[in-house]
Amino acid sequence: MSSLHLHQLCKHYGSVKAVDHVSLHATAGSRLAIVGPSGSGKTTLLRMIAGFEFPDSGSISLNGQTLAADGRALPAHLRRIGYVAQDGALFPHLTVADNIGFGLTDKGHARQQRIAELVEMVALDQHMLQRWPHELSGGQQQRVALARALAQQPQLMLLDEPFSALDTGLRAAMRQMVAQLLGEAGISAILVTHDQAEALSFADQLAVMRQGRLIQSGTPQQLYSQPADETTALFLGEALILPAQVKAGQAQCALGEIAVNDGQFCGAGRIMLRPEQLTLQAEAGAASAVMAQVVECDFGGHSSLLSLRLPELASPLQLRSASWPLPARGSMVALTVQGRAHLLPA
Ligand SMILES: Nc1ncnc2c1ncn2[C@@H]1O[C@H](COP(=O)(O)OP(=O)(O)OP(=O)(O)O)[C@@H](O)[C@H]1O
Repeated sequence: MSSLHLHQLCKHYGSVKAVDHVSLHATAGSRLAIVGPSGSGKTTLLRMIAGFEFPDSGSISLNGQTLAADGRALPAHLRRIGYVAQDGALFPHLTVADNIGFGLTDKGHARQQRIAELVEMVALDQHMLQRWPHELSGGQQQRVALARALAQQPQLMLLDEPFSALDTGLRAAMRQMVAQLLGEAGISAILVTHDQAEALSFADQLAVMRQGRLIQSGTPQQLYSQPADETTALFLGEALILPAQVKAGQAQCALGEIAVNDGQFCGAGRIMLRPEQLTLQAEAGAASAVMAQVVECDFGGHSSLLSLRLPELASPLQLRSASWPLPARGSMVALTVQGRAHLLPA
């Protein structure tokens, strides 16, 4: 199992700081997801780890071996790092078998046996071995790309948005299969994705990038419940952000008095709640409940977007809720908050 260290990595393209002093540690056997908006430097970071790009400064080491430092870098083919790209990047002029076996040094029967093992690992049918890449579906192509990367017995697997071209159901199934497969083989993985839900479900470590910089890293649960700032909060999911007066670990806000996760701060601040922390009922119930009027209700299947007017807020609060039956427009509902609010930095 391998452990990856990135130290103060920088990469410029002309005046663009694609990666700006990024330091990150991924523990052995972990699944790290790197998320961030388009152009935030995710792919550049991955390509430097793979050895397809070289850092301007900083260092990369894997399992105690230096891959890049002080202007010197180990060539990609000596790194034992697998790379699966968005489109699979299969060789179109080679069959599935030859794509998978491309980097194998085994010959004859041993080669065929290894290819058959790899095909089984990625749950493809053996009868597909003689097909051409264009005769496969998107999901099958990604399985071949994964098998080709696994053939090298990598210490680390880099996944650059490998599921993004697949439809939603297949995407989730592929993600689970890849996570399980890599876990069983003890291979660490780094997934780059735009999709926060994918990152939260795949990863045991999450890193958020913006404008080339690492904004925050930690477990998915930590980042979801305690984001470093408002942009990160909204990037990782829906959030209610409210002004509040905070004192002694309690926030006074439009939803009443709520415990916050910071006992030290005192003064005017902003707090964040995730929608699932709010319970909505037709009647007042708990003493801590705050009454709100339903201004709009946008039906959305398993959850709906409610617009709620609260006496202390100038504009309505937007809340996604799975409550059933849906409250009627104009009706009053009682809101109660579960758990603590997160105090956002000033
Ligand atoms: N080869 C290159 N030449 C010049 N600029 C580049 C090159 N590769 C990346 N960049 C720039 O570096 C920045 C980071 O790009 P990068 O592809 O790493 O971002 P990303 O987060 O992976 O984006 P996306 O999610 O859209 O793939 C962008 O401003 C991009 O335009």
